[in-house]
Amino acid sequence: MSSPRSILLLGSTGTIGVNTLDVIRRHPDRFTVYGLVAGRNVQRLFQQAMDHRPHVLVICDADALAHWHQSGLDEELSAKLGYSPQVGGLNTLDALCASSEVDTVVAAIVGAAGLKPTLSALKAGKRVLLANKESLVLAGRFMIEAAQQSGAVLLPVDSEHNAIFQCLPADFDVRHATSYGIERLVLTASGGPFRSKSLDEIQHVTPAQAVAHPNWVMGPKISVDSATMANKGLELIEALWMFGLPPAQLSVLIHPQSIVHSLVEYKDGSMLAQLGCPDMRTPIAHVLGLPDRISSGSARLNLANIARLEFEEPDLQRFPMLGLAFDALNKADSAAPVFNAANEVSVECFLKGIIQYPDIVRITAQCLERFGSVNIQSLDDALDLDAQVRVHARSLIHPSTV
Ligand SMILES: NC(=O)C1=CN([C@@H]2O[C@H](COP(=O)(O)OP(=O)(O)OC[C@H]3O[C@@H](n4cnc5c(N)ncnc54)[C@H](OP(=O)(O)O)[C@@H]3O)[C@@H](O)[C@H]2O)C=CC1
Ligand SMILES: CC(=O)[C@@H](O)[C@H](O)COP(=O)(O)O
Ligand SMILES: [Mn+2]
Repeated sequence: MSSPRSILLLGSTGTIGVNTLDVIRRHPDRFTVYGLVAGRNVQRLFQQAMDHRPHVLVICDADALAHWHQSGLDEELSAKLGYSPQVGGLNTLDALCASSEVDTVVAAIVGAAGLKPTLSALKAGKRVLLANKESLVLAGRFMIEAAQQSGAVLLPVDSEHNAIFQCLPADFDVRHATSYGIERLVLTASGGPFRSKSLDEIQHVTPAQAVAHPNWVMGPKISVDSATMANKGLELIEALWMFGLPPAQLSVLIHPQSIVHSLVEYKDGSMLAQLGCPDMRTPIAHVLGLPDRISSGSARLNLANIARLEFEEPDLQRFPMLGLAFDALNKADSAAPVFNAANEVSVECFLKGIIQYPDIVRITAQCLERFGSVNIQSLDDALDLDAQVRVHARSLIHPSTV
């Protein structure tokens, strides 16, 4: 076997980060952890550093970094490891993503905060395993261009996109997406915790109810996105950029069991699907191990025990965020960043108890109405739009702050 791949893990302290380290731990001959990047969870980061012995740690949150230094964690970690890892802040992150010591970057920071480091890795020609779907929704054109210019390889971690990737021809190239006889891509969706609640009940759900996903254990933001189905909307836009097919060839199908992770329908009538237990270690192991198949720790799927797989069309009255996303898909450069930013602000405020669940769609719709047709020519335009939408969304929540 060739020398181990050197991994930089962005968002190591999150759900995807923890699952990635679990897979890596099973294959010490294949992978070494060069760097771990956290937001503010220094306790978990410290333990991960003990377990995986990285060369570099980044703590993006300035207060958390100051706390790390002030509480003597540098000295404590060095004493325990027998060497001193570099510990830096957000200002060190872009250079780290481009470092020649790094072979593979796992992009698992949540939200638009993941864009800059992921883009740095793509510009530097790294192998990028992408969980952070929001970065593609905000700046998909510029990420794909960066990858094509540098020769970076962009591989999907998101379970649906990973499933589609596994069902595409081995020589699939996004630049020639329409030449493979693909009829459409079908993204499956669980329907989240509110699939069967009455429309009246849904008006009054709490953050605790919204994060209680029926099948997946995930961070709070994506869990709320699954409840509203904004997650599937973000995934439609993610698929548009990642697989290069037009909006009319992208569809969503509710599948409450989350066993069929997505499908590719071909012109001859064949539908290819990837199945597995709902465990993110499977897609993570798939892209980490490529071209080899490696063990992930996931349980085996027992179809006889499962017995029934169900499918239904999504109801856009129940899931209006999905309807907004389908509209945004047709204006992916301009409306998709608005959808993403408004959703991020609204979900953050919903989780903090500042707004109610129905306000998420109200605020997103109002932002799309105001900003959904802005002309985007450059990455700076997209970032400006993202910033403006956040200010506007907050003004709709706290009118007195503007
Ligand atoms: N969880 C899942 O199964 C799936 C997740 N994804 C995508 O993967 C991404 C991560 O999701 P998930 O792991 O669930 O999220 P979590 O909330 O569990 O973890 C988020 C991670 O991002 C870090 N982070 C948050 N804000 C910042 C910031 N401003 N700067 C730097 N780091 C930051 C957090 O650090 P800290 O905790 O230290 O503050 C943490 O490491 C999301 O984009 C999500 O959509 C995609 C498919 C499946
Ligand atoms: C695990 C994963 O990829 C999530 O994005 C998942 O798809 C969320 O479940 P929903 O299908 O409910 O959005
Ligand atoms: Mn997904």
